Amino acid sequence: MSRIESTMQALAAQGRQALIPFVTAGDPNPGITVELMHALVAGGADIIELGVPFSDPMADGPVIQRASERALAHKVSLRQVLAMAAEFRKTDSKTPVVLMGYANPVEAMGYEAFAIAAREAGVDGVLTVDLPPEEAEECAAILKKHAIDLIFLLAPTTPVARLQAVERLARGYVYYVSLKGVTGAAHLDVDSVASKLVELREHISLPIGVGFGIRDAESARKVASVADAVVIGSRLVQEVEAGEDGLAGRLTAFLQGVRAAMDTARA
Ligand SMILES: O=P(O)(O)OC[C@@H](O)[C@@H](O)c1c[nH]c2ccccc12
Repeated sequence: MSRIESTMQALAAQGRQALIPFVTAGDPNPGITVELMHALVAGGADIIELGVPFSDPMADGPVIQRASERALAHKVSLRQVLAMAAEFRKTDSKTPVVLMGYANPVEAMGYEAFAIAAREAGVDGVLTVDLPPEEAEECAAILKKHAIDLIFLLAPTTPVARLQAVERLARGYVYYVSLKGVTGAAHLDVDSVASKLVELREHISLPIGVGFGIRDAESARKVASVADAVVIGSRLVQEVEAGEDGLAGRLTAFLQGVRAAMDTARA
């Protein structure tokens, strides 16, 4: 069983939902990322989404775009992100790490070489925003061979045929994007997410995480009452943007508040 699967199963057995924070690797500099990852775990993260900086992040809003720019100013490459994951893994053997990014850097390395390097680094899953399931057969087969889970995004507009393709290829969990648009949205309609998840669950048997627009304990609590996992990105990246002073502690404290709210959701 993969580290992601066993994490999701253990949470489900306790009636809890996964907290999945996102930060961009190398933001604001490469030296701080591993420390920040541990800070996320200290705050209650169950899985870490580690963003691979990319020059043309079309699904990202301005906050995460700037994070990519800061990391790229330090020339952070996919290889370096893998090295950060490996460094994190030296002292945390438990928390799954998902690389979150765009297909181009992975394709440039080659699926097989990437899968081997990712596995060696202790990476558990990968989500490439711009690799639709119709084009993912080869990638999925290679990642599966190397025990890396391939995670897919679903949107409010995803047609049923694509859901069936995702059901066939996805592993670990599936990520439902709560709204049309880019990361960092200001609002979130939990009722429409709730009814959409009922529909999605007719086709998808894996746990379903929800992200886009979750920015505080209250919105996380609401989403946790209907989904299997809660993804928070831009709000954390804003904290990074606010400066390095006390940053690790601020990330931990913020997530602790979110975690506490999520754990009351089931009461
Ligand atoms: O930033 P938000 O609104 O909290 O949403 C999570 C999101 O940032 C993270 O999962 C993510 C970062 N880059 C992405 C690109 C596509 C989909 C999702 C993502």
